[in-house]
Amino acid sequence: MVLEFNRRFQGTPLSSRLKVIQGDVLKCDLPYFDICVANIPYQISSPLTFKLLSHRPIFRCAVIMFQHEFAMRLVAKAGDSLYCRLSVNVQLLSRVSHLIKVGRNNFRPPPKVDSSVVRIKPRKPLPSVSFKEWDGLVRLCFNRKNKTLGSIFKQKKVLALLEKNYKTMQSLQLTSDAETSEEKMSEDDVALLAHMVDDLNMETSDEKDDDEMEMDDADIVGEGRAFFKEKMMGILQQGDFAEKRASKLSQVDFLYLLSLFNKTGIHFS
Ligand SMILES: C[S@@+](CC[C@H](N)C(=O)[O-])C[C@H]1O[C@@H](n2cnc3c(N)ncnc32)[C@H](O)[C@@H]1O
Repeated sequence: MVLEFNRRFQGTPLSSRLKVIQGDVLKCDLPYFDICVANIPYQISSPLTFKLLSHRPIFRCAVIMFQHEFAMRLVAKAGDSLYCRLSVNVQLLSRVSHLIKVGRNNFRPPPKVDSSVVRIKPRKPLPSVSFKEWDGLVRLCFNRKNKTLGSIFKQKKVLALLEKNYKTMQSLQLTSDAETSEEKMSEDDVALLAHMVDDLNMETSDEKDDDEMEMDDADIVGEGRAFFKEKMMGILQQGDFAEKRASKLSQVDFLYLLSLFNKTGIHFS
């Protein structure tokens, strides 16, 4: 259920200023709002956060109660143990502050988890970046957030994927103008967020046990692949990123890294 409180009709009875919208907040079209105050069911924390951040015109401020651990991920900074893809993505689009912890014993009966109230203020203007590109890079880096970027970008699957993207982009022969316009974050682009966040909710895992392995020279098929690997390593070294880990990189670091890749024709979407 969504309650819309309209300030334009100040002085009129509360009942005529309140509109009740009954339905699933994730499915309904939200009305214009500038402030959102919500005590939400915690299982929709991530999709609701990104739905709000993709709503236009963008709101001024949201004050929302989340499960404590989710809230700590939202506000985590580079270097904090809870810093993750959720932190980076939400903080790309907004400034998030932890307001107050609400312990479980404040409720009767006490729930199983603690809560926290968080303030979210969207950044204005939004950073000029394609969110698909951004999330592609961040997703790769946080798949193994404590590994160095040098070792992440030497993995077979990663190299193969990026080389494929690179060749596709080359074959499309995009002009530099077209590339520039693609890098801007459009409203549609942000709206994609709502569909990209299912796995962001309470992600905790760092190490995945899939079969991704670093590519050694024996794996390199032909000179083209070796050349591409050199190109990748050159970009990482140029920005002094090869020995750094995602868990320690700020939004500014990721934006810089993405710009280095994009300038060299390497794309993540
Ligand atoms: C934590 S309770 C808060 C209730 C009330 N707002 C309060 O502060 O006391 C969350 C409420 O959201 C409702 N809810 C659950 N999923 C929802 C959804 N997808 N869309 C809208 N409301 C939902 C639940 O029925 C529940 O009443």
